[in-house]
Amino acid sequence: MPGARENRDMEKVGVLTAEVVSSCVSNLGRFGSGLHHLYHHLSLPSQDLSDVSVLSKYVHLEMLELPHNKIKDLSCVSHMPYLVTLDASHNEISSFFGFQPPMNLKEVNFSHNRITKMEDLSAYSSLCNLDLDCILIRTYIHPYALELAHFLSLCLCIFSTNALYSTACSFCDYFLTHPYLDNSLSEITGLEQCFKLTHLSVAHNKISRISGLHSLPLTHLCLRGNQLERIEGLENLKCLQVLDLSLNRITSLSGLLNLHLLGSINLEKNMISEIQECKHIHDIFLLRDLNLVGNPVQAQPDYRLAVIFLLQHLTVLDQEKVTVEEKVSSVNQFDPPVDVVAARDHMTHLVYQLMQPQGCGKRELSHRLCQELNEYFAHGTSHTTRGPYFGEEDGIDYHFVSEEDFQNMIHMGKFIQTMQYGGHSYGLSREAIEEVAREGLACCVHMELEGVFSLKNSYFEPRYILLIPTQMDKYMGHLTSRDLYTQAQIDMAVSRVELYANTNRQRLGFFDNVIPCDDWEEAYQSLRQVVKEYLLLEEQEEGENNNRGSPDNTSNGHEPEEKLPSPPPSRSGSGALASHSATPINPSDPSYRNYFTKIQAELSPQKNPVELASIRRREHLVREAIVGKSPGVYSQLFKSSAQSAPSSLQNPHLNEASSRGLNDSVEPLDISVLGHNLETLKDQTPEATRPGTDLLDVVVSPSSDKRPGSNNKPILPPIPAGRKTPASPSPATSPDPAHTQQEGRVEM
Ligand SMILES: Nc1ncnc2c1ncn2[C@@H]1O[C@H](COP(=O)(O)OP(=O)(O)OP(=O)(O)O)[C@@H](O)[C@H]1O
Repeated sequence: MPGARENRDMEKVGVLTAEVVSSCVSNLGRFGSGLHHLYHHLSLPSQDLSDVSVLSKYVHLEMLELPHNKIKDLSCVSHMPYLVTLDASHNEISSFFGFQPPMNLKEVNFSHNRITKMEDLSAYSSLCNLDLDCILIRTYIHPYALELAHFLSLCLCIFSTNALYSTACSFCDYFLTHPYLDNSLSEITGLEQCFKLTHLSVAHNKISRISGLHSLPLTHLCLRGNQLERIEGLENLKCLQVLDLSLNRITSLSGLLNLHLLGSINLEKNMISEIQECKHIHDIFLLRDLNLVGNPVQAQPDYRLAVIFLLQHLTVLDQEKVTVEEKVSSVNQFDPPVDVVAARDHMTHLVYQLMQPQGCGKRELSHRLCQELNEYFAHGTSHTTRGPYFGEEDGIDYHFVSEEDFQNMIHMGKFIQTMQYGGHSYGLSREAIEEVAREGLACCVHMELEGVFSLKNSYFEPRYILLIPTQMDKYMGHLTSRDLYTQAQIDMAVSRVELYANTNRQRLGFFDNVIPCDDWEEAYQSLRQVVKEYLLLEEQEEGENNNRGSPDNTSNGHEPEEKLPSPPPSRSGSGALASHSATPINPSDPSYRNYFTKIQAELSPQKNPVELASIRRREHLVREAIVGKSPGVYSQLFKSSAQSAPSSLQNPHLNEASSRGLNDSVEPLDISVLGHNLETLKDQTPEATRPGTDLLDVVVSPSSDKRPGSNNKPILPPIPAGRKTPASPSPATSPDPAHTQQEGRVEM
C-alpha cells in the first residue's frame, strides 16, 4: 500500500498538527479562573503551512505569528477571543479579515498577501496597528520573472560585493514595488470606525489618492511606493507624527500645512523640484527629520542651506544630521543679521542691497545742529553714487561721484564704511572725518543702521543718536509728500522702522540716545538738548548765570564736586521705545560696552580716592577733547616722537623739557592765530598765568598740533567761523574774567 501512504503524507504536507503547535508555543501564563496555566504565544514562521485549522482549539492565544507560509484561510482566528496580535504576513490570504473579529485584536499584519480590496472594518474597534504593505498576487507574476528574481537573489549571496549586487537590488526593488503588478490596493476604505487606529501602513500598493483617513487618530502613516501625485486628505490627521510618502510622484508639499505634530517626513524619491515648497511645512515646529533624497530639488544651488534656513528646527535632513555650523551659515547666508552684513561689508566692501529711503529728515537735523553748534561740530559729508536731488549741493549734502570713482575709492581704502542703499552706494571717507578734525571740530554724520554697525567695527567711538518715527501714518505722509520715492520704497522704509526699534530693544546701549522724530522741530530741540547736555553747555549756561552772583566760584581752581557719569537719558517719546530699556542685557555683546562702562560707575559708589582721581582725570580729558579745547587722548597715538600727554601740561617742568625738545624741530609759529588755543591752555593750567611762564612752551606742546590723519607738519588748525575767537585781549597778558569763568565751567 505504498500509494495510499504516499497520499496520506501528501495530505499532511502543510497541515499544522497539535504536536507542532505544542513545540512552538511560549509565554506561559494564567488563564480562565487563574488556576490554569497555558501558553499565550504561538510563533510558526516559514513552515510552508497551508492549513492551520487546528488552531481553532487554542482559544487562549494572545499572540499568533504565522509569517512566510502558504495560508489562505484564517477562519480559526474567530475562535481566539483573547488574540491581541496577529502576524499573517507573506501568505496567500485573499479575503480581507476572513474571520470574526476578536474583541481585543490590536495589531494585524497582512502585508505581502493577495488581498485586493479593503472592506469595512467597523467591527474591529480595538485595532491600533494595521499593516497592509505590498499586497500582491504572486501567481500573476510571469514565471520568467520569478526565475529571474530567484537567480538574482542567489547572486545577492554570491556576488554581494560586486556591481551585480546593486543591479540585483534595484531589480528586486523594482520587482517588488512597481505598480504594473496588478491586484494591489488602489484605495483606502473601511477604516472610518477604527477609532483607535494609530499606525497604518499601506506601502507598495497602487493608491493614487489619499482618502478614507478622515479623523483617524493616526500617529504613523506609511504610503511608501504608491502612485500619489499630491498630498491631500491628511488635513484632519492632527495627531500624525511620522509620515512616509517616499517613492511616489509628489510635486508639492502643500497638503501638510496644519499637521502641527509632524516630527518626521520621508519624501525620498518624489518629484519635488522647488525649494520654496518647504514654505508649506515652515510652521511645523516639531518637524525634526525631513528626507528629500532623490528629488530634483537637491540639484538646486544652495539647496541644503536653503532648506535648513527655511526649516530651522530640523535636526536631520536627507538622513544626515544638521550641524550647528550649517544652521549658522544658513542664517548668515539668507538673512544675515545687520552686524554680519556690516562686518562683511567692512571686510570686503561688498555692500548690502536695501531698497528704501529713510527720509526722516536726519540730514537736515544734522546740518542745523552743525550750524548752531558750529564751535563744536561740522558735518561729515559722505560720498554717494546717487544723483543730487533738487537743491542738493555737491560737497555739502554729499560728494556726488560716479560708480567708477566710488569703486576706485573703495579699492584705495578711502572709506571707513560703505553701504548699498536703494541701489546706490554710500560711503563715509576717512578724509571727510579728518577734514573736520583738522578744524578742531567733532564730526557729525547721518547714516542707516547698517552703516552704524559698520562704524562700530572701526576704531571710532562716536555717540550714536537714533532718530525714529513713532507715528507711522505721519511718517508715510512725510515720505509721500517728499515726492521722491515710489510706493514700494515707502513701504520698505516704513517696514524698516521696526528693525531700528528692535535693535534698540535688543541691544541696550547700542544707541546713546533715542529721539522720536515725528515732529521735526521737536526732534531738533531734543537733539540739541541732548548734545548740549553732553557737552555740558546747559550746565555752563546755568553756571554762567550763577557765577554772575558769585564770581569766585570757579576761578579759584577748585574742582567741582565729583559727579559720576550717568547713563544717557532716553529721549524716547513712545511707550514702546521707552519700554526698551527694561530689556535684559547680554553682557557678552561688545556693543554694550559703552553702556556697561557707564552703569558700572553707577553701581559701584564706593570708589577709593585713587579711582576717583582717575575718573576725574579721564572725564576731564574727554570733555576737553570733545569741546575742541585740546586734542583727545587718541591723538597722542599719532605723535611721531615720544611726547608728554595732555595731563603733563599741569607740570611746568615737564612742559619746559618737552617744549625745549620740540622747539628745535618746529617751524616759527604765527602767534596771532593761536588765540583760542592759548587761552584754553592757559585756563587749564593755573601755572600758565604765572609770570615767567613761557607761552610758547605751552603752545608748542604736543596737545596743540597734529590731529589724527592730519599731515605731519605741526600746523595749528585754523579757527573755524563762529567760534568764539579771542580777538580781543591777549590771554597771556589780561585774561577776560568772564571768559575765564566760562571756560572754567566747561572743564567740569
Ligand atoms: N555713508 C553712509 N553710510 C550709511 N548710510 C548712509 C551713508 N550716507 C548716507 N546714508 C543714508 O542713506 C540713506 C539714503 O540717503 P539719501 O540721502 O539718498 O536719502 P534721503 O531720501 O535723502 O533720506 P534722508 O533725508 O534720511 O537723508 C539715508 O538714510 C542716509 O542717512
